[in-house]
Amino acid sequence: MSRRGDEEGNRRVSPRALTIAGSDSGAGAGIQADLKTFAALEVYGLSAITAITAQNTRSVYAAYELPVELIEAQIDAVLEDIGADAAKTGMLASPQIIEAVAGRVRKWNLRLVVDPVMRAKSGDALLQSDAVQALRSQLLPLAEVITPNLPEAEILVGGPIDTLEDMREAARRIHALGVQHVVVKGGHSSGEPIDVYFDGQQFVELRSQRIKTAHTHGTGCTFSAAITALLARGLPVEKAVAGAKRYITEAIRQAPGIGHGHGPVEHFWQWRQLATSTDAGSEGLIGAS
Ligand SMILES: Nc1ncnc2c1ncn2[C@@H]1O[C@H](COP(=O)(O)OP(=O)(O)O)[C@@H](O)[C@H]1O
Ligand SMILES: Cc1ncc(COP(=O)(O)OP(=O)(O)O)c(N)n1
Repeated sequence: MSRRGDEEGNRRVSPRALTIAGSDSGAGAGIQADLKTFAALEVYGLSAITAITAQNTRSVYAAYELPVELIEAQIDAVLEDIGADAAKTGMLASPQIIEAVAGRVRKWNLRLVVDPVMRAKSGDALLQSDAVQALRSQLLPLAEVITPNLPEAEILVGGPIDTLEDMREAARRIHALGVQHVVVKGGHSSGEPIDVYFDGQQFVELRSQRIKTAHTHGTGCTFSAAITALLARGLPVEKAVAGAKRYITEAIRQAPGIGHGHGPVEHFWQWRQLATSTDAGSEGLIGAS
């Protein structure tokens, strides 16, 4: 049990989520995007930083991995005191960091969303190539949800993904690695950005219009953070994934247009209206509250 709820008496207890990820100095992706998403979805955000990048909307100029012991200490410090209802991983950089994080996920019995970050949109590597095997064998079997984009899914399954049927087959094969719920994201496809969800039994296609914009920096971080926040709020996985898709679509639509390259998305629009609206008979993301 990773959440300490008993000792809080009558104080308002908000859901809590932990991000274990890298810092993006431009604040469009990484820890910064995750914490903004948690805050926008009214979840108290905790962080354990794995690496520090010097990054903006154009490029990653430098990256420095933090010592494994410091990453473990950050996770232990926040969980032994505050607790988390759900956690996510982003940039993990090396096999050593993956091994340490897997150990802490087991120690604290965390509900885990894995965003298997490998490269930034600028093309810069954020994961060492020899870390993919550690990701497959050590972290994926602990994951409740994984959210690879198309290039990441191709690396995980070792082959090209060109069609919706290929996305379904990739989801099946990643599920077979031990992940409970797989979302293969379609942002890198040429047509509509269709994400394919698979829970081991059924497939769901999450569809949206493609928004014509250069400002998609941090979309994967924001999407996986929104899933984590909605899980922390108590939504079942399929609803959390569907809610996150609505959240990221609107966040891209409202992007503020910052910087000279791929700018960040917008987190602080009126999500609550979307969350509680009853379009097409649904209950909204979280139901009225
Ligand atoms: N131009 C776009 N319009 C609408 N949705 C998009 C667009 N680009 C990406 N998405 C959505 O954003 C989420 C992140 O996708 P993707 O860009 O593939 O991830 P990553 O940032 O990890 O490369 C997915 O839900 C995807 O469908
Ligand atoms: C520190 C850091 N972590 C992750 C990313 C990648 O973010 P993601 O949302 O997967 O994709 P892009 O923003 O690169 O399109 C990053 N850039 N930096």
